[in-house]
Formats: sequence, structure tokens, C-alpha cells
Amino acid sequence: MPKTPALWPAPTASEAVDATVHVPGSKSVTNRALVLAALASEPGWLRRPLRSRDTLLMAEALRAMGIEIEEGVGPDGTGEAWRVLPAGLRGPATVDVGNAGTVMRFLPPVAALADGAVRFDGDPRAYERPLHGVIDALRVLGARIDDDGRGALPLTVHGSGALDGGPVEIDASSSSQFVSALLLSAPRFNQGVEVRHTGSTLPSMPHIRMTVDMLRAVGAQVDTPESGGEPNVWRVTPGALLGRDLTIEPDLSNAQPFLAAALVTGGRVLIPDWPARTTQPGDRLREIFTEMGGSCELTDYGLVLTGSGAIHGVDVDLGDVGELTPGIAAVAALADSPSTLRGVAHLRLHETDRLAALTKEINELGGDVTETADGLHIRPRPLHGGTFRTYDDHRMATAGAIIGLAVAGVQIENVATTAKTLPDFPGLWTGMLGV
Ligand SMILES: O=C(O)C1=C[C@@H](OP(=O)(O)O)[C@@H](O)[C@H](O)C1
Ligand SMILES: C=C(OP(=O)(O)O)C(=O)O
Repeated sequence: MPKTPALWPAPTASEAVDATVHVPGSKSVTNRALVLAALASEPGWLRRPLRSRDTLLMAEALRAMGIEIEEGVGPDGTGEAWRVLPAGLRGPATVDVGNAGTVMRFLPPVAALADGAVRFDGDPRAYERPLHGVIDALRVLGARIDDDGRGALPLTVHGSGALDGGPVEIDASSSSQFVSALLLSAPRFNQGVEVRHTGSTLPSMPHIRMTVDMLRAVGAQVDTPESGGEPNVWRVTPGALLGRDLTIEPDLSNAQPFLAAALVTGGRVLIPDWPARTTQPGDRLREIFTEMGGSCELTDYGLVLTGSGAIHGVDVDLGDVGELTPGIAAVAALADSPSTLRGVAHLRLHETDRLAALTKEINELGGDVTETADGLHIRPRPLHGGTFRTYDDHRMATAGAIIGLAVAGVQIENVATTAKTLPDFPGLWTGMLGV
């Protein structure tokens, strides 16, 4: 593969886009499927897994704890498929979480089940991302963890081969992944788990539903607020998990920049295999991008978004779908009216402080964005070219590419950071544009 330059000239669209874009598998589904397959009592398959930095880090970490993961083609010889062979989890092991929230939060509970010490380390930014919900809860549930007292990486989980489990209270207002992490491993805790969220807000509910659905699909019994349980309480009963043959859905959040291209250029983009029913937050794009001026049609082939040529501002609470914020902010900066994006204070603790980064980078191109306590006000202005910094954040890079479609001379710094969740974004982008 040719080396990507440090500054990537984002291509402008000289005409309306008309393209079909095959988007690789979902990060969130792939990493949950890997964890559940590793904890199962029989082998399983993942078909069409995402092969990106975050998912390869997850696979490598599970291997380090004794799980065999064979990367190859599926049982019927079509497409990429990974076979996961569960085994006794063991230390000593070292896990590099990179800057993957799913790896740093989902794996300490798995490590608590291992026989031996598992050390967790990662990128400098990973030291700043909240992990206290997982560390404190695991201690209450019976685990021994050494950390430096900040409630963050680096840390060592001293697994003893089993964990008591039981009831625990956490404040997951800084990340839904605290809840998902405890639920995913809970069927293997001696008493299962009862997680009670005590904070005032809880972001990314669709991702918690994804965790619950995927647990149930491998045979776990899960009680949720939505299934008649108490508000903010989830219970998982101990029990063996099945090995499944699971086809991973395309990553709908990574479909966002391509759909945005149809909206911004007044063109048409088809994303094949868009699921008819899904817990992925990206499914909300059908509604949000319709409000912003597009029209969406979900057919047997996938999702088609057609732009009208007009882009409208929105006033929207993105608390459930925070990872869509950078892409929506980019489209909003090109709209014909102002936007207010709400409910996303927790984005300050994502790959970078996304509210600060979007404000600074859009304003450096001539924009008028202000941060609020829980989001952004975006007043569209004529933008000009310049460097768009990404702060090692894949979604900053794709946001910059969206703006570059309409603004000449935008140069994206470190576009290679998109490899966190999307292999070869520049190739897919130029392929869509036919340049
Ligand atoms: O569980 C998951 O797969 C995710 C949950 C969300 O995390 P937060 O609740 O921390 O925002 C989301 O932003 C992240 O991209 C993926
Ligand atoms: C917040 C994100 O990732 P992570 O899983 O690292 O939290 C994201 O992908 O937008």
C-alpha cells in the first residue's frame, strides 16, 4: 500500500456523487462478538469481521490470554471469517489497548476470569480516558487490581480463575462502555451480575442494547429496564454461552461520511447490506440526514441516500448516538441555517476532546462554532482551505474529509488515523468520488 502523506489533500467534489460504497464490518459488533466467542463453551465463527486497529488489538489481547483466533475464509469458502476457539483464560499476559474504548473497558472483566496477572497499557490518550467505573466495580465484585489510584490505565488485573460477581453500583455517565463491559463477561461470574447505574445521565443507550441483544443471542439470560425490570438496572444470570456463526453488519457510523457526501454534493450513495433492524447508533442517520435535507430509502440492496442540493441545520440531542457528532458537525458547518448539537458532554473524553477539536478546526477554516456545556452551536459561514488537525481521532479525519468535498484546499493531518476503525478510508473515499 502506498504511504499516506502526513497532510492529505481532501478531494473536492466537482460534481454530484453517484456511488455504491461497501462499508466494512462494525467495530462495536466485531469486538463484542470476539469477547463473547472467547467466553463461550464451544468454538464460534465471525464472518465479515472488521479488520482495523481496534479489532486487531482485541483479537491480539484475547490471544495473549490463551484464546485461539484463526483468521481465514469461512466454512463455505466465501469471504473473510475468523474462527474463535475458546480455552482456559490465563496470565501472565500483556494487553495493548491502543486507544480503543472497547478494548480498555471490555477486557479487564475478562482478565478477572483468567488464571494469572494481566497487565493493561495503551496510547497516551488511553491514560486519560475514564475507566473508574470498570475498576471500582470489578473490585466490588471480587477482583484484585493494581493501578496508580487515578481510576485509569495502566493497570494490572490479578485474575484468580474465577470472579464472585453479584450486585454493583456504578456511575456510567462518562461512558456506556462501563455497563457493557460488566454485562459481557457476567455469564461467567459465579453469581452473574446486577449492575445499577446511579449517575444522572447515561450516554449511548443503543450500544447497551447491542450488548444485551448479543448476549441473548449466545444464550445468556439478561433482564433489562426495557424488559420490565427496574430503571437503570441490568441483571445477567450465570450460565454457559453458545458458540455462534455470526455475520457482522457493516459499520453504520463509518457509513456516515459516505452518506454525508451524497447530502453535501446533492448526489446519491448506496450502502449495501444496511440491516433492516439493528442496534447500531448509525441507523439514526436515516432520520437526522433526512432532517438535514436528504431523503433515505431502505431497500433489499441497502440504504440509498439522495441529496436535494440543500443542507439544513438541525437542533438535535445526540446523547444516544454520540459517535455521530463529528460527521454531523461537519455537515452542519456547510448548511443553510444554524445547528445546535446537544447531549454530548461525554465526547470531551473520547479519542480526543471532540467538542474542543471540532470547534477549533472548523473555526480555523473560517467557521463560527462555539462550545456549550453539553455540545456545539454551529453557525455556517463561508469556509476556506487550510490544515484540519485530527488529534489521532478517526472521526475528526472523516469530518474534515466531508468539509473538503465543498471547500477547496482542506488538508487533513494524519488521515491514517482512520485505520482505528476503517481500513483504507482514503481509498474508499477517492473510489466513491472516481478520482
Ligand atoms: O460500546 C461501544 O461499542 C461504544 C459505545 C460508545 O461509547 P461511549 O458511551 O463511551 O460514548 C461509542 O461512543 C463508542 O464509539 C462505541
Ligand atoms: C468513541 C469511539 O470509540 P471508542 O470505542 O474508542 O470509545 C468512536 O469510535 O467514536
